[in-house]
Amino acid sequence: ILRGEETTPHQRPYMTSLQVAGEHICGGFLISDQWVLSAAHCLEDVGNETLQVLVGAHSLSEPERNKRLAGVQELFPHPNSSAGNPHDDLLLIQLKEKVSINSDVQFLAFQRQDRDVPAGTPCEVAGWGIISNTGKRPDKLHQVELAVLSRATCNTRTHYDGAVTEKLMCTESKRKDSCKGDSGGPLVCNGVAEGVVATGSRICGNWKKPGIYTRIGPYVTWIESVLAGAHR
Ligand SMILES: CC(C)CC(=O)Nc1cccc(-c2cccc(CN)c2)c1
Repeated sequence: ILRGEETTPHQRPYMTSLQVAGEHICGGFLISDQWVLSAAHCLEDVGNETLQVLVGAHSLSEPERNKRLAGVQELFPHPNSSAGNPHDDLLLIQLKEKVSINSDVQFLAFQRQDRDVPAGTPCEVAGWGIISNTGKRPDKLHQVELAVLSRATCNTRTHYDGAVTEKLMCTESKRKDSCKGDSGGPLVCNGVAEGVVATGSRICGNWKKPGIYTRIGPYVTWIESVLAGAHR
């Protein structure tokens, strides 16, 4: 998160840190007590090492009352997701056990209607991604408020030149922006998850490269089918 602020501890109890060998690689968020929504691209950093999901955390390093490292039962990347392509960049993670819900561990509702968030709407994104373009990694959760940018503006030649489909949405990125390590986290507008941080351009904080987010509305059928079809 560039040019945001440290979150008040445990005020975003749905936030998860996807970890490999104890290292934060991506964001994600609880959509139920056994399921996390994140970005498929996050698996590119995993290889055959064990992925774990940290819930109930504010600090990545300090002991905290309701902090738990959950194991992964099964991974469901969107079937049309693939390396290098920004489309369908979603990942559902089934946890080995149901996490106990408490003041620091809650799930977040996601938008079920396939309807664009109006341009200008203030939304928030949080994560343990880098907080400077020199790659400084925070120990504590950070957040930033970003306004939704119209798809028309986001698709101009200077921006993404038509690459932003109706299944993606953009936010302004002038100085404040999501960045490396924030992928998979939720874009929260009016208390509801409307999008999931996608990598888009690897440039952060430059107004010409707005933040790109996978809209959740268009994927509700897929999400429901995975949650219904999986066992255990
Ligand atoms: C100078 C460094 C910051 C270059 C770099 O490593 N960028 C990088 C790498 C991977 C993902 C991302 C990334 C993720 C989520 C959102 C965004 C942009 N809103 C970028 C950005």
